[in-house]
Amino acid sequence: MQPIISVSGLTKTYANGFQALKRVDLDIRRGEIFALLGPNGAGKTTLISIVCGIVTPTGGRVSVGGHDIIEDYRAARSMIGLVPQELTTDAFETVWATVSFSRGLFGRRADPAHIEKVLRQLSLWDKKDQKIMTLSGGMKRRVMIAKALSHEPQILFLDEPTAGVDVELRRDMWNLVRELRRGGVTVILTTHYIEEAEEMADRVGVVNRGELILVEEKAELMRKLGRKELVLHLFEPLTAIPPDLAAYGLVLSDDGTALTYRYDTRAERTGITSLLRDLAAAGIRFRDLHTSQSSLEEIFVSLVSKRQ
Ligand SMILES: Nc1ncnc2c1ncn2[C@@H]1O[C@H](COP(=O)(O)OP(=O)(O)OP(=O)(O)O)[C@@H](O)[C@H]1O
Repeated sequence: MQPIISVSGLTKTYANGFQALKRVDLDIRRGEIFALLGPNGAGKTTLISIVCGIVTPTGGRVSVGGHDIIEDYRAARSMIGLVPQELTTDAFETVWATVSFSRGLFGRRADPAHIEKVLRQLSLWDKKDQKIMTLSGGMKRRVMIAKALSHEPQILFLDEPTAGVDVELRRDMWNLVRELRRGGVTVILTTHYIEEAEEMADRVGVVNRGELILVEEKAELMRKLGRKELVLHLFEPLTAIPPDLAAYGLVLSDDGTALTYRYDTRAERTGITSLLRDLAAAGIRFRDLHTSQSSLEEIFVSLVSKRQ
């Protein structure tokens, strides 16, 4: 299937000479939820601003639904809804007028039923006649999302959607994203909240210092880069690890009651079976055991720190 967004060799050098993007290649699949992950200043906003036609690229090409973002700007832009990081709405207009007007900007015929659906989805229906300036920060953010959805875009960009929002809005936003995806909308979100990517994304791209250093299925990323730990809680504390078990690289807790074994989930043999056998042979008994897997956060930190 043709990617819905295709980015190739994209570079951006700002007027002050700062290179914010370095030859980025990225295909976004139709209907996926894609999370762009990266530390502050990595280039995430620059990348999405270029795709949305707000920032001009220095080099490379971007097409949206087959339309070049420069030669065929209007067609490309009309497929996109953008929820920017900052709140930018007309304070004196009502919610209804603001959202309806946004639809008009994209040359779409008025459709009150659609605007009503969007406002209801975002719990804004009872606020539709209120002026934007009377709304709370969270409600204003909902209006930004409603504006972005007013023209029924096939692609929705959410730039740091949950930075500084309360738990309820965050939950509503995630539900909305899932609902949009069910309706076939492609969602691209930037975040530095790893748990957001972990919870939401089908695929994850990691941006660091203007480079896209990795693009991977989320599940695959966690499988490939994740390490697991097996922790054994012992019946009797040990003072030292027996020499016969040295090869396993076990770590003994300070109080001697727990042994930790790290293993690679990709390895053909994890070594667990022989470890348990050798523990039994050494007369070490355990009362409990559990395993834990490294989170996307640990994977991300190790990826980014390797590149510093
Ligand atoms: N107009 C500009 N002129 C010069 N440098 C800029 C301009 N806009 C952004 N930058 C720089 O480009 C880099 C990337 O910024 P960008 O906003 O794309 O990062 P980001 O990954 O979205 O970060 P954040 O999570 O903080 O929003 C930053 O170092 C930023 O200071």
